[in-house]
Amino acid sequence: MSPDDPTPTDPSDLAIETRGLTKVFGAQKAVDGVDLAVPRGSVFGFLGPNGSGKTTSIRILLGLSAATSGEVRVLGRPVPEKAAEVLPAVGALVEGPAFYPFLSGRDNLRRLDAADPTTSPRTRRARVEEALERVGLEHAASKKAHAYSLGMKQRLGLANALLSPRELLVLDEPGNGLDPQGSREVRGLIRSLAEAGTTVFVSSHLLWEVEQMCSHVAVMSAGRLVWQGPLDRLRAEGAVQVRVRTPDVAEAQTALTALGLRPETASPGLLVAALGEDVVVEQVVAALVRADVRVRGVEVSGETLEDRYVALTGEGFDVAG
Ligand SMILES: Nc1ncnc2c1ncn2[C@@H]1O[C@H](COP(=O)(O)OP(=O)(O)OP(=O)(O)O)[C@@H](O)[C@H]1O
Repeated sequence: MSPDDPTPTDPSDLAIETRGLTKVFGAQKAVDGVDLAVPRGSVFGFLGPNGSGKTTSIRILLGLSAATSGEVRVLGRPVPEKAAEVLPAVGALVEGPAFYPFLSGRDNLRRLDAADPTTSPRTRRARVEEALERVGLEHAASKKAHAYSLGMKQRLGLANALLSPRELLVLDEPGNGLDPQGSREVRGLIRSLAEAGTTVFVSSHLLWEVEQMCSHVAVMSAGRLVWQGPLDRLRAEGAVQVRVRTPDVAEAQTALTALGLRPETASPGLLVAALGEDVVVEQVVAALVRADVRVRGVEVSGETLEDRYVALTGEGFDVAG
């Protein structure tokens, strides 16, 4: 295999990998045989309805809770065995971050930074100010934490995760408690961190939120992993038909047939073809361009991403167990 041709399942390309991850509470399997594969460099959305097992899985990834069975590797090393080595490279925001209520946001961060033996006291002040600024909390930094709104606490939790440069960020519902403007800012922040090379594993129960910031997604339902892969593939799987408007019908027909599709002329200048599992719309457009077909329009019809998500999770208004 050439270096230009890495196998996507190569373990060294994975920031998080689990095999058969299971957590049982009493008679309930909160997490049931989950095999996660989170590629390095991805913004990976961990999506699922309330109670589907996201927080439980995240707590295990961070060594905060023990799995009943299964294996976990974070940044290539086994957790919890090597947690002490791995966790300094991992920034985390988990449900309800605990802060000292009578300290200011800034002083809380300074304490948390001081508790990390890998950080330098000399640069602490600058690091704390930078983290506060990145999450838009610089003006509220002197306020006592008990006076913070849920959204402000969430931002402070995120600032804590950003105190040091991290290879991996694990964020449990970072949009919780934020107003629309705040959650937009957090999505922008996550995208910019990812552009700078950090892998971000982020849970959410909101499809539209995942859609706006993630490159990859894993879908959980009642403790089970029901789908994972690039978000574009999830979207493409729901696409069932492509409609191409072109004056070059014959050439377009040849190009689509070469892809293995069976295009039909629906009306003059309009070709329609069913998309198979192996052919996605991007390939159709690329083939038409390669064949110098003049394209006036391409439409895809079929399930929306939301239809796919509901089909996978069977989500109604019920909350799992
Ligand atoms: N400590 C616990 N003891 C008993 N049951 C638990 C415990 N923690 C979680 N559960 C149960 O495990 C299941 C999965 O919960 P979990 O919090 O992981 O889901 P989630 O997907 O993170 O949901 P949410 O989006 O509501 O946070 C739920 O049915 C929950 O009631």
